[in-house]
Amino acid sequence: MKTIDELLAEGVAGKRVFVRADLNVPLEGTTITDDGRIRAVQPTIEKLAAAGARVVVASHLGRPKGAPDPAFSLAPAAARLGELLKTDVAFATDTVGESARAVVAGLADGEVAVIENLRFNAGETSKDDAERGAFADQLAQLADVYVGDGFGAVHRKHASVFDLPARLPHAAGGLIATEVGVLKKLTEEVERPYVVVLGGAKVSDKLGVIDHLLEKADRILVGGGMAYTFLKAQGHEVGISLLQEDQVPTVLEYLKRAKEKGVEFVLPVDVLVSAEFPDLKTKAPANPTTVAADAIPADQEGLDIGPETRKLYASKLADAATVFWNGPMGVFEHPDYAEGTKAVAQALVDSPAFTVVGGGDSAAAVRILGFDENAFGHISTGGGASLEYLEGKTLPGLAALED
Ligand SMILES: Nc1ncnc2c1ncn2[C@@H]1O[C@H](COP(=O)(O)OP(=O)(O)O)[C@@H](O)[C@H]1O
Ligand SMILES: O=C(OP(=O)(O)O)[C@H](O)COP(=O)(O)O
Repeated sequence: MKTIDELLAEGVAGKRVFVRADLNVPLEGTTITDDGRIRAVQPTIEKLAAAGARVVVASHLGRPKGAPDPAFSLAPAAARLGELLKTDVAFATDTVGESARAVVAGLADGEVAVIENLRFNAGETSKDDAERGAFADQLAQLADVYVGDGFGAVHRKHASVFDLPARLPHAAGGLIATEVGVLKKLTEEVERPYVVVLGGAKVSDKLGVIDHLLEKADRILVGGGMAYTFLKAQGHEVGISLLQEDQVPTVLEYLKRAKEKGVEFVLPVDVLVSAEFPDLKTKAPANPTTVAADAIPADQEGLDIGPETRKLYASKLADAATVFWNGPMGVFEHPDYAEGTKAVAQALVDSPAFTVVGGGDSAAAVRILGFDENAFGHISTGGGASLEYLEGKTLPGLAALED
């Protein structure tokens, strides 16, 4: 893989450099609640601009359905990037259309532009190679060189991640180099006990990683939206909680294999429930009830781990030598459901273990809840990406950057 420094040594002055970043930041309306992912790619953009490149920054944000949707505009991220860079950042209101072509053509050496959300175009995420390729061809017209630095998306076989680097001279950005450097250590011999904490909402995406973790981890703690498929598999009522019903047989198999292999699976013993998902805008009091994990009312959903589970998980993390954590324990964006995530973060801070926190929301949660970033061994910008890297899978966005 060519490094950014090697690319700079070859000279980028006057060249249009496409930086595939992951600016998928958490938003409340148009307010960015955590800019960690923007700050993470900032050094790469700064280096390129300082070397006289015309920098075209691209990213997805959220999961729009292949067409423009103002709720998922990258405009707030572009504005924040400008503030961080302390310079004007031009913004194209489309991705490969008239606006993008004009904005890129208008860049002077050392200037930076952001183009609109890649996922406003169906070709970006298409499973059809030709459709993705056609979109990558359009993106390729905007640039002379490609720099891959969107670590959080390298596990996606998407046009801007996988197909575009095949069409342009390419290099890996500094963020990808750092992420891979740290995560590689967890694929080698780790200090034990190795405890993995899984939560969050992307249940179907992330359940599969457990297959691999059963070969590697000593203990797996499950919380967040991930927990309810396990509770269901154990025969409990989960009400209207997040559930991946079709995965129940797989989860049962995981629980069986864990027993055979001596891997300790730890599930919530109590949860906070409510009949309604909380209002994340007003943060109006949610007044949840605490119930035993096997007593979730049929008309309610689990939105955080309960107080007994918080204590249990802290104790299960206390003797760890290595910890990997992806996925908040609850809907931490609302204060009534933030305690579970806080308890796990605090347990990691208190632990002498090598701790890695991965994921857009997990990393944001740690900062939003007031923890010092430096109290963790590494905070990865990618959740799904880091999990798949740990699995040893070939990640499309890394494979595409190989020479
Ligand atoms: N019990 C739950 N029910 C619904 N959503 C949940 C629950 N627990 C956590 N979440 C949500 O999970 C989201 C983060 O999930 P995910 O994207 O998988 O994590 P990451 O970005 O760290 O990889 C948060 O927005 C949080 O509100
Ligand atoms: O937020 C992301 O992943 P993460 O929640 O696993 O950290 C990335 O931006 C990838 O987004 P995607 O899961 O919609 O492809």
